[in-house]
Amino acid sequence: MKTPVRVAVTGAAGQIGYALLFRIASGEMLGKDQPVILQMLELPLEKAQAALKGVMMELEDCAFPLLAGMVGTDDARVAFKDADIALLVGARPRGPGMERKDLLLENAKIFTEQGKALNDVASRNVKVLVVGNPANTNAYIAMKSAPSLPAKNFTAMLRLDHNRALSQLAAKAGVQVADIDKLIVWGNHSPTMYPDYRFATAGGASLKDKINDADWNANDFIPKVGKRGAAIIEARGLSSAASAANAAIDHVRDWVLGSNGKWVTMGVPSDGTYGIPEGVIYGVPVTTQNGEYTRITDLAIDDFSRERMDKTLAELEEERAGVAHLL
Ligand SMILES: NC(=O)c1ccc[n+]([C@@H]2O[C@H](COP(=O)([O-])OP(=O)(O)OC[C@H]3O[C@@H](n4cnc5c(N)ncnc54)[C@H](O)[C@@H]3O)[C@@H](O)[C@H]2O)c1
Ligand SMILES: O=C(O)C[C@H](O)C(=O)O
Repeated sequence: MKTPVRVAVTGAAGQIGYALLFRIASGEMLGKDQPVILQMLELPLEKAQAALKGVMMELEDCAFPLLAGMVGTDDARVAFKDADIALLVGARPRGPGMERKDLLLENAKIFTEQGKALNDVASRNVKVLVVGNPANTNAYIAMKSAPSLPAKNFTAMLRLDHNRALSQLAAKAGVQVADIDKLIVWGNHSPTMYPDYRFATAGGASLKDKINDADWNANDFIPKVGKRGAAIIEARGLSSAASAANAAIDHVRDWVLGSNGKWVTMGVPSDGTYGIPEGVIYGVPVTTQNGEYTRITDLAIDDFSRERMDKTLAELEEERAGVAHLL
């Protein structure tokens, strides 16, 4: 039997938490031979703690053979103690009359504190995935608040955008999602993101050549992927949850177990490549192996792409400037 992996999940009693925890406990994220200990964080509010208790009762009732232990708490230092993986899902949603800036500042407080707690008590190799919005900037704040941990281990979720783009592309080209490789979503998890299919292939053949439709790319594909989150909210009255949880599982599974040579998109601190300033958490193409990600470098960036990559970067820089005084 392998040593259990400690997985911390914040916002555990929320929508995404409910779609995520059971799949982690059943081995879908780390493998069917890997026991896990779930360390779940919720707000110190009676309602949130009661809901968390209910989720833990249900986890217990599943009798998952791989679930080696559970902790439910309102204290980040308990939830992150020795954590090998931390999924930061809980965040303050935008309320009536709140400006984007207010949301950024409210969440900055949460992610500063959680970054510090990770810094103090988590495994020195903890892999962090930030899902809570604004995901890229929250990941940046947590990274900056955890100077003793490797900066490269702080990532933001763009996998949902990557998966959304895969399905749109497969439908347009009449190919199977599983056959597509070399797709990218650059930048921020926001409508400014840039889904880039210029290098994408299916069965080795170029999808750009097959589709050959610049108008579809600019006026259908790119905006549809960028605005998909809003379309789900419009349709469901709630933001995406099952697909978000699924993307979180994909992101961590590939990071830990490898992508087998396939390109996947991760929001990672920039190392300066592609003119993205160092430290900005930006969606880039990577492959993963042995628990590490490696950027795909030296891709040609044409004018159309440069303009879009700069636009999403400008938004990230603006968000970063908005929280700079707190870091
Ligand atoms: N990156 C992505 O692709 C993506 C996709 C979907 C949703 N999201 C974001 O994920 C977040 C969670 O979404 P949801 O639908 O689960 O929301 P939700 O409101 O259903 O659940 C969030 C939970 O987090 C808890 N919480 C809030 N602040 C917390 C804190 N400081 N510590 C611990 N727990 C805290 C709340 O009590 C709540 O139970 C939102 O910010 C949402 O916008 C991101
Ligand atoms: O778009 C949102 O606000 C929710 C989430 O980030 C999503 O992409 O589904």
